Amino acid sequence: MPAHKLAPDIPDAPTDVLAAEQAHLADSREALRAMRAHAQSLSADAAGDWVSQQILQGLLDQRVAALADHPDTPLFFGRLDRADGDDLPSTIYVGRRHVHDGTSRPLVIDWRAPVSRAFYQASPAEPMSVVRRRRFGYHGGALTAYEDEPLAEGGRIGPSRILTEEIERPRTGPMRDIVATIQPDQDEIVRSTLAQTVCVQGAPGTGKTAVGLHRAAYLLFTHRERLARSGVMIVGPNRAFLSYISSVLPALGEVKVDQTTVAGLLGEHAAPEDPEVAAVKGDARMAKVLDRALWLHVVKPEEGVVFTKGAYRFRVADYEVREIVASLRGTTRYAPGRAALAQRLAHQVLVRMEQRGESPDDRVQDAVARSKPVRRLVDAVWPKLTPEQVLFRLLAEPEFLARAAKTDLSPEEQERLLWAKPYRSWKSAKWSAADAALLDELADLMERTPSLGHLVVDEAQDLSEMQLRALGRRCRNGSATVLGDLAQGTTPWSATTWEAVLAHLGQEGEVTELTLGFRVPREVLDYAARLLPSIAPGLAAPRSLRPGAGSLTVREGGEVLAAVREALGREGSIGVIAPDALVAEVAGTLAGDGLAHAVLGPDSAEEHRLLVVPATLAKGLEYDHVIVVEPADIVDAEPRGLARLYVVLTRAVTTLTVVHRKPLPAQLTA
Ligand SMILES: Nc1ncnc2c1ncn2[C@@H]1O[C@H](COP(=O)(O)OP(=O)(O)OP(=O)(O)O)[C@@H](O)[C@H]1O
Repeated sequence: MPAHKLAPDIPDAPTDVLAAEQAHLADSREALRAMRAHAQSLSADAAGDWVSQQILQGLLDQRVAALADHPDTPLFFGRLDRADGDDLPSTIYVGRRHVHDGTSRPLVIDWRAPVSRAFYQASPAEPMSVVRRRRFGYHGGALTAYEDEPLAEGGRIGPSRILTEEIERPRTGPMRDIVATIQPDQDEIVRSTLAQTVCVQGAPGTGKTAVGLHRAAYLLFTHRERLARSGVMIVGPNRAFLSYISSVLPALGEVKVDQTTVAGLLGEHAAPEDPEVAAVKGDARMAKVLDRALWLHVVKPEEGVVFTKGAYRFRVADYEVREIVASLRGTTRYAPGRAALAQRLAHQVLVRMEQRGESPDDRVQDAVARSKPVRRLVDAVWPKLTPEQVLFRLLAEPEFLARAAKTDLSPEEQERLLWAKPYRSWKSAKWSAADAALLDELADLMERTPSLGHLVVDEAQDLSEMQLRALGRRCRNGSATVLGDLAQGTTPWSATTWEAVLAHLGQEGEVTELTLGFRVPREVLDYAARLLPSIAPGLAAPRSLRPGAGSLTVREGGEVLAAVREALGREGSIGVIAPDALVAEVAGTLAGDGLAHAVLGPDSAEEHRLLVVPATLAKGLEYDHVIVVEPADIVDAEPRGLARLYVVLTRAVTTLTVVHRKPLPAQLTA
């Protein structure tokens, strides 16, 4: 058991140690203030011209903002005392950022620096030159406790109370960072190299989301310049989830990371669609169909070009045009191919001009490429197209679909794809979420999609193959962190293996597993795990760090109101998770009883202690007290309803109350 000292309540706390650490905190704060004052005193006037001045001023402002001290956020949370033997300092304080004094002596070292790694990884078996690790406990911004772990030979370390207190702390508001308590297996993932794509399978509450966000912060610190150019992006399941995680990266000093949803990335199309149709549209076989559909628009040229200049006519014969088109097909994307066709035709005209003794230059070639006869031919042979035009034809014209699908889709699948009632034109078409991925694939066949430096994809098990391809395009010159849980797959096209997910993403990567839960009490997790044999038979039952005896209550015929009132008597957030169809009724019941609450919507960043949450929006979120209403209805509402129930049952941090009138699903009572 580590030494754990709390002052002033514990009489034997050596307050001199605590006082010395508090003094170091005060010194570090003072030094940070001085660093900020210095940054504020720098002037952008030194820059030569006005534009450079503006750019420099922007950078200086950013630096000043980054050096702000947030009194409630601990400046450091750990200390390493190191054995001599290298030229590193013998004492290191690990915190959220570097702080140094006037002589450049480091007072606090960023948690992401290589030397800080030992704070997360050192153990008596492998002390990494550390003789003692000290963890600090804070109350508000005040340093109130410390805990020592001896790592020198023969040292024994037990469970950390500071970690336990951290994970037991009631949840209020948005997700917090876990920088002070990252666990060794999580740290391995956080610090894996930029070139490496990692895929993390993890049971509910094992910290996948937290790890993904910390990895983004780590990579930005380690490859600042490169990633500032290419960019890092976080992709999550919906806006409610994004707003829940939105403060983590800013708390780690990283404000320039885009956080978005697949819809935010591919287009907010949401026309309702039969899941069976969406499943065909999401299948990777569609990639071939779209490729053919696009290139079917390039037709065999039957005519040549005649370009008239003054009294002369320059002719490119039909067979020459055919040769040019044939040589371009398959070697270029669609849009540059079109431009190249015009240029190649113009070049042939120029060759004829030269044969006549003229000496035309590049400008003439451009003018010929833009001339009417060339444009007319290009439009006829290699027409200008948008993704919407191509997809419209595919979903509206059975013969065109059949030509594009060949044997890749069965006649039944083709039948399913066609709109039952076609729209009048591509302009009036209403696209679905699955269409968005198809449009994106077509857009990439036309023009290359730029790649980011790194992509973090959360809840990746729910993405269709075509959506994964779309995300893969956005990291094809970079790498990815892929996070998810096969047991929480709730879409009809949910992944069954991570290898397949990586293949569709176009990334080679290792699959690792996080197995220890930090959220859900053991009793609740064991209860939810009864569903696992039915939804993901290959996965081992999850383990929880938190015993949580008495955390589970199942009430047949129970009242939601009574459960809510009970929860209101305790500390922390409350989520009443109901089948989507019952949300209004549940909210009405609460309102009828005068209980202030909010209803979580797909786009809402509702912050309220008492929230009514539709079951389909609960993924990724957590509440201290969860009340699950009518599990049987949650299961019956969708094809993968049991997986949805598993998600819903695993949102609780402290207590889970299940209230039901209908019989519980058999898998839960078995
Ligand atoms: N090392 C840690 N120290 C303290 N808290 C942690 C740690 N790891 C995870 N947590 C906490 O556990 C909770 C669950 O983490 P997170 O949401 O990242 O899990 P997840 O694996 O993404 O869960 P789910 O699959 O259910 O979405 C969060 O409150 C997170 O802050």
